[in-house]
Amino acid sequence: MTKTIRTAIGLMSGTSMDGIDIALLRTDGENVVERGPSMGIAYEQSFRDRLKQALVAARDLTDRTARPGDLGAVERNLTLRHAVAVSDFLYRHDLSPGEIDVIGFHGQTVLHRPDEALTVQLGDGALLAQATGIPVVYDMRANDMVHGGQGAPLIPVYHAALSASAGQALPTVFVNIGGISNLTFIGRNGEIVAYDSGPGNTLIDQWVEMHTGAAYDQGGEIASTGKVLPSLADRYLGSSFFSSNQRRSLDRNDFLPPQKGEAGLADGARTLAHVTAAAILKSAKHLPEPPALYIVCGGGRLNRVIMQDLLDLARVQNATVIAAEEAGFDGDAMEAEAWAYLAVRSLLNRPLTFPGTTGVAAAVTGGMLCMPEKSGLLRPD
Ligand SMILES: Nc1ncnc2c1ncn2[C@@H]1O[C@H](COP(=O)(O)OP(=O)(O)OP(=O)(O)O)[C@@H](O)[C@H]1O
Ligand SMILES: CC(=O)N[C@H]1[C@@H]2OC[C@@H](O2)[C@@H](O)[C@@H]1O[C@H](C)C(=O)O
Repeated sequence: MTKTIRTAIGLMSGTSMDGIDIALLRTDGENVVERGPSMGIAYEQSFRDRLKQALVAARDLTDRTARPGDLGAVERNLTLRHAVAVSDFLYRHDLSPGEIDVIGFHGQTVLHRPDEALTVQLGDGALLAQATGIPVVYDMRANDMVHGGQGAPLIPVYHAALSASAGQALPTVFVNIGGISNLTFIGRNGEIVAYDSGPGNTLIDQWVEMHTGAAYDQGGEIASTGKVLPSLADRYLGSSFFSSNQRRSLDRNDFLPPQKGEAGLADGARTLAHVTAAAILKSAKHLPEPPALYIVCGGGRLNRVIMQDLLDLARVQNATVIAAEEAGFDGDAMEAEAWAYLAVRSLLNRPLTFPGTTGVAAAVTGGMLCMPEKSGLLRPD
């Protein structure tokens, strides 16, 4: 029997808070994965600042549905920005809302406390469904936590489908270097072991922004002129996170950037790039077997210093490091593709997370479905 192929759009606003990634995917929710077009829409600085304020406002939340202060307005604005992104994307690719079966909407994580089973994503699924006229699946982390999981990472099941659809040799390992980095190992029998591996770009971004106002270290240019400060690097790499077998997921604020006076701009950027690479290799020690190949996606693969350090550190372990594109994938669109894939799986009531990914007691599905009652494009204030 042939399975139904659905057309889905995935929307990701990640921990870097740099913008919205959007991608089209056609999938049966299993191993049929046909990647479509994608695009990124950057937030302007003032909205990034507003999101950073939202992190502060969310810090003391104990109820994941509460939206004190500016949080409600930010959530509405963020959601309508996603609606505009969908509208622009459809227009650009000559698609109509009726051709899209579902949108997978991540929203913006503003708080993640796995130890307290608390994760908060800003993003109003009902509003997005109303604004786009397309069914929306959102809030995909919560059900995992209800069942004892850490609510992240969710992308591994998509990595496995992508790998299977590409006929990759197993085992294989994906590394996502976003704001936080995470690792997915897919074993010979398709078994998945995955977890967050440490700080990705978030420390470098904050460090560079505090010194220069720039959002990130483009290409690793700043880092390339600095030197690694061993004591600073050791402070991060000595974190108990790396030796814990319990902790699988991280909050953006679990690792904080150095104080401004602790290093010069270039040495700080160089050290933090090294920390990003070394953290991945350190966390990889918890995988079932040493990887022979790391496939790197996420914005961190565009930082040449991170990539060179990863290559050098992996070489010592006889492993190779390649960017997602070298394996035929799209390193910028992968998370958005994953949210499209997860939305289809959610519609099918298929598991999103597994004991080997989030530590959930048994594989569970997740996500809330919102059907559009009436359509009509709303715009952010
Ligand atoms: N050309 C570039 N050179 C260096 N770094 C870059 C470049 N482009 C993007 N980045 C880095 O990648 C980050 C964005 O990466 P990405 O979009 O994968 O993260 P995210 O999805 O927000 O995070 P997460 O995966 O943690 O949710 C930027 O904040 C920046 O640090
Ligand atoms: C709580 C949350 O939003 N976590 C993100 C974050 O960014 C990277 C890493 O930490 C990962 O655990 C997760 O996102 C990816 C896309 C995931 O869930 O697979």
